[in-house]
Formats: sequence, C-alpha cells, structure tokens
Amino acid sequence: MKENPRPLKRFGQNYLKDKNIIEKIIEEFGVKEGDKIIEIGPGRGALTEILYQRTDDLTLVEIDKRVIETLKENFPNAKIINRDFLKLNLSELSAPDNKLRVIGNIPYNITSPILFKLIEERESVSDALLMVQYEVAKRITSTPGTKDYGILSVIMNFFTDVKLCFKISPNVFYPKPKVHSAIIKIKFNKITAEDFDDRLFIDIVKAAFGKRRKTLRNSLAGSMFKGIEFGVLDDLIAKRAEELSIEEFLKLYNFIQNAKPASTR
Ligand SMILES: C[S@@+](CC[C@H](N)C(=O)[O-])C[C@H]1O[C@@H](n2cnc3c(N)ncnc32)[C@H](O)[C@@H]1O
Repeated sequence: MKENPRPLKRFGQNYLKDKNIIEKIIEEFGVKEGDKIIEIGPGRGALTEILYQRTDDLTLVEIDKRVIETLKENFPNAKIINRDFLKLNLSELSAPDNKLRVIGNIPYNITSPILFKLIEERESVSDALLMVQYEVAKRITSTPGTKDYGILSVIMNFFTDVKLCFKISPNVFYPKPKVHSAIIKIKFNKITAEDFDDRLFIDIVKAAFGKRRKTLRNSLAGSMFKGIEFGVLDDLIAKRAEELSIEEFLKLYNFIQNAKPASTR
C-alpha cells in the first residue's frame, strides 16, 4: 500500500477523518442520479468515496500531483484533472441542460477567489456546498448593521442564495486546524439583467467598504468613483457601507452605471 504524502500547508491540506461528518456533509449536498458533480480538492478521497458511489458523472480537480495516481486507482471512472481549480474554464465542463454541482472541503487560503470564480461562472454552475472557515461563513451570512457585514456578505447575497448549514469542530480533521469550520450551501439561481456589469458592482462594493468607518460619500471620494455627483442619492451616501442593504447597493450601482461616461465603462 502506498504511504500517504505529508500534508502541505500551502495547499490547505486538512483532511477529513470522521466518517459521521463526511456522511452528514454528503447528505446535506444530496446527490441525485445524473448529477454532474465537480469536487474541488479531493485529496485522499474522504468525500469522493461516497460521491463516487452515487453519481456516474464525477470530476475531481486536485492541484497536488502526489495523490493523482491513487485517485485514478481508487476512482477509475471519475474524470481527474491535475490542475489549479482557479484556472479551469467551468463552461467546458458543464452542459447547458445539466449545470455543474460543486462540492469541496476547500483550501481556506483561497476561499474568496473560489467564491468569486463561481459567481463569475455562475451560468455553468447550479449550486455549491463548501467547507469554509466558520468566521468566513458568519461574514457571508451576516446582515446589515452587524460587525461581520462586509464585502463578502453583500457580494454573496446579491448574486446567490447562501446559507450556513452547520458548524464543524477542528477535531474531525487531520492535521487539526486552529479554527472552526462550517458548511455553506450556495444556489446560483438569482437572475441579473443581461447587461449587468458584475465587475462594476463588485468594484462599488469594495470601494464602499474601503473606509469602513466613514460615510459612503467619503469612501467613494477616495476611490475610482471620485468626482461623481450623487444628487438624488444624498441620503443614501450619508450612510456607512455597513448600514446599506443589498437593495441599496443595487440603487447605488444603477446610479453609478448611468453616471459614468461610456468611455470609462
Ligand atoms: C482541505 S483539503 C480537503 C481534502 C479532502 N477533500 C478531504 O476532505 O479530506 C483541500 C484539498 O484541496 C487541494 N487544493 C489546494 N489548492 C487547490 C487548487 N487551487 N485547486 C485544486 N485543488 C486544490 C489540496 O491539495 C487538498 O487536497
């Protein structure tokens, strides 16, 4: 039998070792026959083992070449891609009538890039179940006016339906991480207008939270949106970003999109 390679910190390798938790995660995901599933970072195959029994259409994306041979031996019918998930083109893996379902106990150091990628490629993705750091899960699911409310909360709740399913103790992993974890479930079923400018919306949210303690008027004045006359939005930009609802961010977006000269769009 091959020995397991040493876990690498830089790839965020904290492997699941508790059978009950593994089953609970898969139950929460809920696999149906015919589902087109892509697992980010299968590692030693803790989640893969059950997924493999429940669908014929499983793609495994793993950056660590040391485990690829073992994955091929253990899961001969899965499609195995030895690459960085962030560099994949998801539309090439999905089908118009069968979008991708994504699952992963992901490396925590690339949580935001993974979330932003899934949002960017949401036309190819139906839903995702991800293990993230508990603190991040709380930020994602927080509401305006709370201390956790920030960029990730606005972006995630604007583009997706997201919920925190359950918290997970560090004890179920090897090696044991320093932080608690949580499972989040994301549905990419929200529709934005065809000409919606994702990049602009994200830039506005980032600029708004740039100076968290200041009013939007001040934050935006020190950002790429300086010089815009907000006129009718005076009341709104007298608030701080952390007080703004998703609908108010959309109002701000609509205003800025119309205010911006076409050449800078
Ligand atoms: C937290 S471990 C989870 C392993 C396994 N799924 C489990 O639950 O025990 C994260 C996995 O993602 C892999 N990984 C790290 N960065 C990656 C990337 N950019 N693309 C694909 N896989 C990556 C790691 O090598 C590791 O196998």
